[in-house]
Parts: sequence; C-alpha cells; structure tokens
Amino acid sequence: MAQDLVDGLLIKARSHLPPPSEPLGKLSKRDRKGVAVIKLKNPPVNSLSLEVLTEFVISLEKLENDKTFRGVIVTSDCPGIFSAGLDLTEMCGKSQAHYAEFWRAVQELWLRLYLSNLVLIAAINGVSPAGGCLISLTCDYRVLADNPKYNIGLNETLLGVVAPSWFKDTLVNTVGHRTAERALQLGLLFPPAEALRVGMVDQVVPEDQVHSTALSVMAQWLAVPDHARQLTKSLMRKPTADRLVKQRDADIQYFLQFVSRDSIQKSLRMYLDKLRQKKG
Ligand SMILES: CCCCCCCCCCCCC/C=C/C(=O)SCCNC(=O)CCNC(=O)[C@H](O)C(C)(C)COP(=O)(O)OP(=O)(O)OC[C@H]1O[C@@H](n2cnc3c(N)ncnc32)[C@H](O)[C@@H]1OP(=O)(O)O
Repeated sequence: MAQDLVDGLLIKARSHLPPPSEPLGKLSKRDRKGVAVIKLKNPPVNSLSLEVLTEFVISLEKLENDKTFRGVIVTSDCPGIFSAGLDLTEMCGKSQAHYAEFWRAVQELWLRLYLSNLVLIAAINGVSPAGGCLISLTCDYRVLADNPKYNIGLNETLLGVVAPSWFKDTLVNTVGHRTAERALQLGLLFPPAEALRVGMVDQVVPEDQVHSTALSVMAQWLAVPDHARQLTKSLMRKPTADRLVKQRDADIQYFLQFVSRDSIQKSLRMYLDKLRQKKG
C-alpha cells in the first residue's frame, strides 16, 4: 500500500535542471498520490551550493502550496553520500555580498524544512556530515542505511568553524543537551549503531530497505489528521525557529564577521586542500 504513495522530484544544481518548458514538478501526476521524493543530486558529493539551496527551497515551496501533498521523503541520488554539507567553496575567497546571500539561503532552507507542514522523512542513504546532517535533523523521522561508512553528525569544529546556535538547537532538540554538547565540541561523526543509540536517527535498516522503510513510516505519520499533527509540530518547533526569525540579519552579520576572518579562511582552505589531496 505504501508504494502507492510515492512519486519523484529531483533537486539538482541549476545547471543540470531541465529547461523552463519542462518544469520540475509534474504536479498533475503527483496530485493523486500525496507524497513526493526529493532526491538531492549535485555530484560528486551533494554539497549544498547556493544553487542547490535555492532549488531546494523552491521545490519545497511548490509542494507546500499544493495542498494535495502531505509528505516528502528526502534522500540522495549520489551513491554512498547523503550530502557533504554546505559547499565549502561558497564560504572561501568570496565577497561579503556573496557570503550574505549564501547564508540567507542556508537560513531559508532550514526555516522551510524545520517548520514544514508536510511530513518529512529522511531516507539517509549515505554519509551525512554537518549541513547534510542538519537537513536530516529538520525532518520528522530519520531512517539510516546500515553501512559503517555512513557517518552522521555536526563535525563543524573539526573544520575549525562553529555550528551556529540554530544548528545547535536542532541537535539539542533531537538528542538532548549533554549528548549534543559532547557531539558538537568534539565534532563527532556517528556510525549507524552509535547514531541510533544517541537518538541522532530513529531507525537503522539494511541499505536496500531504506526507501521501503521510509515509505512505511510515512504511512504511519500520514494516518494522523494533518491539522492536529501540524499544530503539534509547530508547538514543538516554533519557539526554536522564532529565535532565528527574530534575528536573521544579526545572524548573517555574525556569519560575515566570522567567515571573513583570516584564521577562518585559512582553516577552510586547509580543509578543502586536505580533501583534494586525499586522492593524490
Ligand atoms: C560567538 C559565536 C559565534 C558563532 C558564529 C557562527 C557563524 C557560522 C560559522 C560557519 C558555520 C559553517 C557551518 C558549516 C557547515 C557545513 O556543512 S561545512 C561542510 C562540512 N562537510 C564536511 O566536512 C564533509 C567534507 N567531505 C568529505 O568528508 C568527503 O568529501 C565525503 C563527503 C566523505 C565524500 O568522500 P569521497 O567520496 O571520497 O569524495 P572526495 O574525494 O572527498 O570529494 C570529492 C570532491 O568533492 C569535494 N568536496 C567534498 N566535500 C565538499 C564540501 N562540503 N564542499 C565543497 N566541496 C566538497 C572534494 O574537495 C572533492 O573535490 P575535487 O578534489 O576537486 O574533486
């Protein structure tokens, strides 16, 4: 029965998008089914560039506005990688205006996801550091594939940067204060069994069952009347989201000041160089 719910929607970098005459949404087809699948597709590692963030927001907005949709499964089209997190090249050697635009887009996606009226289920089929983990944490339920390589966590400190307060809040709301503090200070990336133990994910299943499990879970969440579930979600999440909403511009200014520091630029460049040299 759950299979009947699914339909597809691909989020990818703008350069890979279909031409305007062929819009992302084939809404008439999906109308009947009520659940979309957002597959992140920005190879090689699904980094969250400004374009991907923007496309993600637009797609979510379309789904939110189409009242026939009640749920979204968020997953990846890149084998072994859910998302490598924020695109580090967007935070290195760019102008202040670019940093501001990028950070506003990060905020916007977080707000849209965190407060979404839709049921969001993360089908985590790959490694999921930092911003990738954050996306899954905004969902209502996380199913992680049982592969020892598929680490998940907010590892920002290992890059020499700091997870902002709203990243921290999202984690605290999921795993509790002590686990979050330890995870954030140490930049811990949890393998599946550990992620399950600390509550970072709700279920760990064999890799070939991630999608079907997400579908079954979706059916369970959709069995609850929308209005009651949505109001409850808002009760739980709005106070956290409001803290950012009230100081979005100040948060952007913090980010600008922080990311523009020579020491932070140096840390980010070194981290990127390390990633690039890994192959050589
Ligand atoms: C008073 C308090 C004030 C506080 C103020 C706070 C202000 C805010 C501060 C800033 C906050 C920043 C928050 C940051 C969030 C993030 O998400 S940062 C990103 C973190 N991500 C990672 O650490 C993951 C890095 N990547 C990897 O570990 C690996 O790539 C992988 C995902 C495990 C995949 O491995 P593999 O398949 O082996 O691929 P690679 O060869 O490593 O990579 C392929 C190419 O992709 C490039 N790449 C990888 N990750 C990224 C990325 N995140 N962004 C951009 N590019 C990336 C990699 O360099 C390779 O490139 P090429 O060599 O050119 O092919």
